[in-house]
Amino acid sequence: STGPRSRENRGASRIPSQFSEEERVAIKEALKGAIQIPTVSFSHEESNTTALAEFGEYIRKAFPTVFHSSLVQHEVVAKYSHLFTVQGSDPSLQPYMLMAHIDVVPAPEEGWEVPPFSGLERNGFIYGRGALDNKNSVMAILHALELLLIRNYSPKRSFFIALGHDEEVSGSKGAQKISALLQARGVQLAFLVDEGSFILEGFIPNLEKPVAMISVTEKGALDLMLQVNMTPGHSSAPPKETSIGILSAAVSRLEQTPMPNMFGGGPLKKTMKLLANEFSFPINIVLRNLWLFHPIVSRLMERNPITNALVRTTTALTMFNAGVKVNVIPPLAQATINFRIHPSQTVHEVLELVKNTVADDRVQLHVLRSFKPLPISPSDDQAMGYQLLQETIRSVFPEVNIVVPGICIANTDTRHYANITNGMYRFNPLPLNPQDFSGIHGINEKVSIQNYQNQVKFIFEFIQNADTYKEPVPHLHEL
Ligand SMILES: CC/C=C\C/C=C\C/C=C\C/C=C\C/C=C\C/C=C\CCC(=O)O
Ligand SMILES: N[C@@H](Cc1ccccc1)C(=O)O
Ligand SMILES: [Zn+2]
Ligand SMILES: [Zn+2]
Repeated sequence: STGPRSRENRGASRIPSQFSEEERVAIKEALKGAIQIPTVSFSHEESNTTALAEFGEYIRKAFPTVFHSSLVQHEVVAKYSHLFTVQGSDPSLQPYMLMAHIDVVPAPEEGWEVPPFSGLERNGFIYGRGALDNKNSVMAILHALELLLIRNYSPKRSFFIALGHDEEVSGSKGAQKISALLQARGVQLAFLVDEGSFILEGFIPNLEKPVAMISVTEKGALDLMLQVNMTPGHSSAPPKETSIGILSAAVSRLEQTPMPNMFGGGPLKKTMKLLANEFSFPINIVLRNLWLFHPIVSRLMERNPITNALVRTTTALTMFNAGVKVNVIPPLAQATINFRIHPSQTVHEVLELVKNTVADDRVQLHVLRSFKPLPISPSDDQAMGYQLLQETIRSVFPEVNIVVPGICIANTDTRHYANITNGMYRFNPLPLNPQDFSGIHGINEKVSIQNYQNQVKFIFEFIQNADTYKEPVPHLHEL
């Protein structure tokens, strides 16, 4: 049969992803420097703008070839975000976009083996806030482009690099403005690649080989504030129920009543089919026959917090405030709940379920913010973005046997670009184990130097693969 892409036609212009020792050192040192700039987003109102501005200066110095190339147009958007337009030689090819964010979540020093903004190297790892979320991607994208341009590579297909500065607090300043700018210019992307998933190691029991998961959708979100008002008074003669008692019972019911398991629908069916081949008997049979074993598998998925997050809308009680003084009946109690909505559910459905569970009209519900889950991007053999990722994974990570579509359980800047592409892929080309995962937004976030250098290599290869991509020839049915 006719292969989707022909490797013969790559031509002599292909540049091998071999980096000198000097370049490899420069790659890791550049990442350390990036981590040392504390580009923290504290809240919607507060971020370290001094650091964000410094970061802009830093990338100019670290990547002189990118900034001086006549092929690259650089724009600062909303003061601290960056948009690069890399001009391809063939305007008939639809452009794509690589994304990352330069801001990080706060990092109190307690518990860290090294200070979180030191960027220190220990035992082959670079430590610090942003090492995996997401300065690795910011620096790897720019470094790969720098190295390609140094080698006089001139892309055929145009592409954009979008680096947001407020992803950790919603992206409404950075990514949203970049998206508006691209829309005003009439840009439609073939696809985009953002953070959001990894090459997973050790997340699935009994599975030895790493699995590359490309997230083709992303959960929605609902931030809900629950509030109970009561008349204050003297605590010596308390009413039967206080605002605190009523509210805590309501939030406890919500925590004890998980949202329904949605395992049956959505993109995980295909994921399981593909994963089945990786297991031996009897798990392979179970995963291949979900029509029969669906109840067992969906219950197994609930066992740990990460796989549980893949099968349902999650309910996280994150803030709780009440009371003014030890001897005063509290007038007001407030709690905030962060729901992450499964792609098979809507914001409205979640709200209805919440109302049914709370079932107490003394508890007021206030929607602070919500957005719906993202559409499912294609992962079939016509899907250019997915196929390019898969092809590049296969060549750069030969130890990865299998590439599967997945759900991003967190949120990314991707959703701001839903108007300009149907191909939204979230994938960080790095191995991740459960311990690495705990460093993201946690303590001792770190990246292995070897893995980081491979991330640069991946992007270096990916950009070239995007230039040689051949539209798949539709298969003719064999007689
Ligand atoms: C069906 C497959 C079974 C098991 C798969 C196991 C785990 C896969 C799920 C996710 C784990 C990996 C990481 C993704 C989550 C968060 C990090 C990514 C983006 C963060 C966004 C941000 O905070 O900036
Ligand atoms: N990316 C972060 C912050 C965020 C939350 C919700 C929406 C947008 C961004 C998260 O998923 O927690
Ligand atoms: Zn992130
Ligand atoms: Zn984050």
